[in-house]
Amino acid sequence: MQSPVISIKNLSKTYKSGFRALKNVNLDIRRGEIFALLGPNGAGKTTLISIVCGIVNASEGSVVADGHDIAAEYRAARSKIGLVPQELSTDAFESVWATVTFSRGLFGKPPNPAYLEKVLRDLSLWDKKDSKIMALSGGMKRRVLIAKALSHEPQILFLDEPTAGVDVELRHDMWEMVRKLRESGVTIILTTHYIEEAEEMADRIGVISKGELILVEDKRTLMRKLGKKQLTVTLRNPLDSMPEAISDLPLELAENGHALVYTFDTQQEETGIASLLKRLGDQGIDFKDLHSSESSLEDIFVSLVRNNREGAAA
Ligand SMILES: Nc1ncnc2c1ncn2[C@@H]1O[C@H](COP(=O)(O)OP(=O)(O)OP(=O)(O)O)[C@@H](O)[C@H]1O
Repeated sequence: MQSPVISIKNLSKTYKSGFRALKNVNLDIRRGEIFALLGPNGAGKTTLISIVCGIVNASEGSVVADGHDIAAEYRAARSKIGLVPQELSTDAFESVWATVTFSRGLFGKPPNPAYLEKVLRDLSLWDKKDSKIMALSGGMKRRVLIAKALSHEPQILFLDEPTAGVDVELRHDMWEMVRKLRESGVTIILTTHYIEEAEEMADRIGVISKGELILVEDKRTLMRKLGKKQLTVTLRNPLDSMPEAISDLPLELAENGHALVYTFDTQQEETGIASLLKRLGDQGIDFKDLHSSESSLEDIFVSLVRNNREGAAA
């Protein structure tokens, strides 16, 4: 197997306040993947990204980016990484072109106007290249952040909440752009509150909760392993309560007694639906509709984080 593009070992961070924001995080990022880091507010996502990008120092542990230790060989490691932060802190009076040219220069890269033109064109920013940043819309400013992060041709791109507060159209444009970048060989690590975003984009998912990386899994495996399916049986005649004879089944009464919801595991070979329907028939419970649904990554995420909280409290 190829060596990881980023290797994080036994990483911990205690802030000066004494707060332990990261606890012994171990994570390898594979070359060319899209990795989504999910976690509730304050879980430690930004701290982790900031350490990998050399903005915050680790208290313990190490980070190696494309063969370079982020502490011992900061410049070499950092030049491999592009970071799209949550907010723009560029000089508002600069033009788009001046900003991206300057960003590239910061990494000691020789000028390459053709490359920067391609970046701006890919981000639909080319016709704004002479506009001042302050004259751009919020969505355009986001694109400038990405252009800046890509200006020095990084192999690894971090996107911290790339689509927070952007409209649906721009979100889809960004997803498209991230996919194109991956096709060109860039490894992408994104943090997001939009679980839909991770579900749509990621190859692998990491879940962080209270400074601990509680799970890292291939997205498809995760959804198969932890996903549940539900079958909603819409009844012809509503029920006041769950009949005793079927109370042993994983059933819940819903919609004011107009429906029964049956939950089953996607991993089990037998869904039990045939026997459910037979037992409903035996009880004279008629139904007029059946409809099944699958749990989303959101359901899985919520239950993982809830379990972690309860586990920590116990
Ligand atoms: N400089 C600091 N000093 C002390 N505590 C800090 C500092 N920076 C962050 N923290 C704390 O560390 C924890 C993790 O913060 P972090 O910003 O990494 O979380 P996050 O997962 O990115 O959250 P969000 O989704 O809200 O951005 C929070 O409880 C935060 O208050």
